[in-house]
Amino acid sequence: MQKLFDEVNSLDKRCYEEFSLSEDILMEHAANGMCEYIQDNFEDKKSVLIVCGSGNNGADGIALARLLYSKYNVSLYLASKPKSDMAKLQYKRAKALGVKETNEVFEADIIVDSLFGTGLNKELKDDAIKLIDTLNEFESFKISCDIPSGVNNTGHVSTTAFYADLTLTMGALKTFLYTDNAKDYLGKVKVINLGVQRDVYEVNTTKFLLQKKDIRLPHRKQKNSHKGTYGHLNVFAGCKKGAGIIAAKAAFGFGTGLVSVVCHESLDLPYHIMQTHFLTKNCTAIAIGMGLGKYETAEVREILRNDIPKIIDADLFYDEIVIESFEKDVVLTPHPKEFVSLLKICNIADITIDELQADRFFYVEKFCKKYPKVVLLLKGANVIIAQDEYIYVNRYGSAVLSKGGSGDVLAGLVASLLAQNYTPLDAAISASLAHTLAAANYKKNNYSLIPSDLVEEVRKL
Ligand SMILES: NC(=O)C1=CN([C@@H]2O[C@H](COP(=O)(O)OP(=O)(O)OC[C@H]3O[C@@H](n4cnc5c(N)ncnc54)[C@H](OP(=O)(O)O)[C@@H]3O)[C@@H](O)[C@H]2O)[C@@H](O)CC1
Ligand SMILES: [K+]
Repeated sequence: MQKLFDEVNSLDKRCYEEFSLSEDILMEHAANGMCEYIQDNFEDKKSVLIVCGSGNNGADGIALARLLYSKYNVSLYLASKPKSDMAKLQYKRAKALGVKETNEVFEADIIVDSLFGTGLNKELKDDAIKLIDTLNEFESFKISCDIPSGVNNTGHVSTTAFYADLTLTMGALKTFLYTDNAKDYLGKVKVINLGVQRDVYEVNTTKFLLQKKDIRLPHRKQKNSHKGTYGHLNVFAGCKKGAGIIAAKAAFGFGTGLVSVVCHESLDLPYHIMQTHFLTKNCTAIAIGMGLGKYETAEVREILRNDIPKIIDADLFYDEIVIESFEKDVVLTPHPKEFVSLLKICNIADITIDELQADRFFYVEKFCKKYPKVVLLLKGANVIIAQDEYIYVNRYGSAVLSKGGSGDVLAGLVASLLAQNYTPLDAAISASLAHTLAAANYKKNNYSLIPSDLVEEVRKL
């Protein structure tokens, strides 16, 4: 996993104060990192349009123009006059060299967006919106310096933002790059070192970006084993039985030794999934909430209060009875609408889905502060998994999963790992990665996936 930071100003400051690196040195590395990327990936003489704002993000771009000068066909477009000291200095240096300026943007081979970085502190004005929209129309290869311009330092996109193919971000990864709203603008993300190696620049954090290698699949190491070794999951079917059955099938495919669906009515289940009317004696994990519909409160309360690790989903996020499980080993997997309801019944916030989406990290942190034992998995384009003060972001989510039934598969995967004795946090992380990586491996197209395809892909991981 990689470290995430809510802000990097304090890390820059540490470079000045502790390592005696000046702002000029840091900026030279920022520009040189971008220059190296272009040199490694594009032939000499390609046209490069660098669009600069008035602050230090613009200054990075002007410094890049100087570094590329003579090897590439560089044009500098200044959207506003250099204002920061570094922007003025970089401009003086570039001018002394004879770097070409242009008054109009055009479709160059490469466009570098150096309009706004971490200093975007107000809504974009009309001229900036028009400029960004024009750049977005071009077919050029688009690179954002530090952050796609228009994405602010909470990850919010107001009117528009630059659609980058690649974001070369300075020093370290920022948390706000991984909001759902920013996802479409980033392209690939690479970190550029600022005069010291990244691990030196970075300090301790409680926020992390998950990588593919962080998945821990339930491979069986023990040769002397039987089905009971790998747990017995009980899935509560509820009124809308399909949801529970999808979860049960997913859980079985992900390694749980025994899976039973708990239902008072008789069900048509595949032969390898069992049916029970009540909780089984040897149950090692419970999945409840998906398709639950109407239920017997006393029965559900008793289940929520027991000590068996559980995953709770869907309908239970609309009933304050769910709070009874919050001191136990539990994973909650709400989508945004369900999380909004959860925040309300927990007296944390009364907000709309849009308000949540604009500030996902903030509300996740608020929830986890109140209920530090709970593992919360907030679904979204970038899944947030959190417990206490620790936050893990899974950025592999894709539109392939935007389908009914995907959530039930995820619930089944989490439940499967809980049944196999993973901690709630490890179960949530590995199940979420398996869910998104399996979807990414589905190659037919990005619209036709059904839950059984997803389970099939999970089985091939
Ligand atoms: N510190 C370091 O060591 C290093 C920093 N580095 C680089 O510095 C970047 C941060 O630079 P920064 O702080 O100068 O902010 P930046 O993003 O250029 O924007 C500020 C300018 O934009 C203006 N402005 C803001 N909003 C606006 C709006 N809506 N519409 C119009 N104007 C608006 C704002 O105006 P003002 O608020 O003054 O009115 C100000 O003039 C960072 O992202 C990284 O690339 C790297 O080189 C590594 C070393
Ligand atoms: K930018």
